[in-house]
Amino acid sequence: MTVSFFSATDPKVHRHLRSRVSGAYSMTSILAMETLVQKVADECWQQFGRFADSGEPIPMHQWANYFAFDVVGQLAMGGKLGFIEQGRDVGGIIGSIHDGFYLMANMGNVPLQMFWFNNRLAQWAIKSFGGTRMNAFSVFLEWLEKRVDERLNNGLGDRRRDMLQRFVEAKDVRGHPVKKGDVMIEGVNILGAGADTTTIGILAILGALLLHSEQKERLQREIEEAYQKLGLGDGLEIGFKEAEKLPFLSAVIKESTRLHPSIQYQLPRYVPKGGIQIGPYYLPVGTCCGISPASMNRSKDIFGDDADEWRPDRWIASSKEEERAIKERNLLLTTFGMGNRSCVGKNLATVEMYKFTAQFFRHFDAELVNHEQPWVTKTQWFALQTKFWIKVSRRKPKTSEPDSGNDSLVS
Ligand code: HEM
Repeated sequence: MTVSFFSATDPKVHRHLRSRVSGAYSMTSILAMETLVQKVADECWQQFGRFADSGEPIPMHQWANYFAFDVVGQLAMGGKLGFIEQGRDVGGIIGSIHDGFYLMANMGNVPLQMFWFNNRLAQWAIKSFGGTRMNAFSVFLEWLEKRVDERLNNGLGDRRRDMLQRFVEAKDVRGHPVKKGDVMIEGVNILGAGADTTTIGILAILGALLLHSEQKERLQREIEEAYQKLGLGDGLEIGFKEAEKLPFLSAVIKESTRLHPSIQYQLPRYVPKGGIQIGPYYLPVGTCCGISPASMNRSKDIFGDDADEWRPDRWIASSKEEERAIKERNLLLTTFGMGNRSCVGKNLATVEMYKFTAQFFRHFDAELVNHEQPWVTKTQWFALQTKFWIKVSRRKPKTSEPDSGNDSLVS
């Protein structure tokens, strides 16, 4: 496979590689595929309904992961991977990605880094003696290759234009069609960068709400009202465009992901020619420096003395002056990074988090299984929550018929 924009360090190469696929990540493109996201969500609610009926607790750290991985599969791999349908890590793909991050995060501290694994001898040993767990990623790559071959040979057919199609249609620097390896690297990129990160966001939101039941009920009232106003009866779900208009939902999402950003290690950059002055510090050319979204998002200078508290109302303005202050704070929020390497998948993640939260709390009530230790966070670049168990029960929200506005004429 070729180089990906995720790992490209040359700014020119990065710009080219990112710009040729950035259209696939635009909000317009994501919203054109919203029904594919909804399909995954519908399947998820069905499965959660079964948990509610049996009273069995849900390992949300796994199910939120299944949701995010299936969405990425639907949008970027030409079909869901089947995690939700089967309720398990199909083919050990998720496990192998987690193992990969564990390995990379640790090898980053070892001299020669990944050389110890990326040489022929090590690769041969892994293939020969590594067992299914070590080879799960190869199994996934073979699966991905088949999907890409299928699309390259058979075209889109009667399918909706998805991200995979956009990756297939991208051009190289000389304007020639990209090769299979280029298409595959985009799939790997999106799977590595786009599923666990969104999972963490969803769990951060659920966790904060389940620890603050009054605020959870406030959110449920807001969601319920929206469903009623929009006349959404059985089987009709709120779409992203409607959900993003809900002020408390928006505040909850922003605040929860502020306190628990998916990526918490430093985002490293090399200082360019000429060096750089940052406050009182001069950093010469080539210095590797970075900032952690977790520290930036909890800065008291930016968010005030209660920066460590979960307080969604900090994002709801009650005056013009507050509105201005919120806009400024928003610019300094580092959850999705900053600058030209900031998150290309922000739109997709945002759509997923809004839809998941609004629809989940519309259908279900939930409580944490263990209030003393609701979850355990394991950080290996991504700060993934584990042991996050909840119990759900079905809600019976009032549904209303769409307001026809002509009742009096009928009588
Ligand atoms: C809540 C969810 C997410 C969060 C918090 C998040 C966060 C971030 C952050 C902080 C960066 C910047 C890294 C840096 O500056 O070095 C980043 C980059 C990136 N993200 Fe996300 N991300 C999320 C979801 C996604 C999704 C859904 C995708 C793909 C569909 C994605 C794909 C990427 C890629 C490819 C990059 C590299 C961009 C580049 O180097 O130009 N992310 N993300």
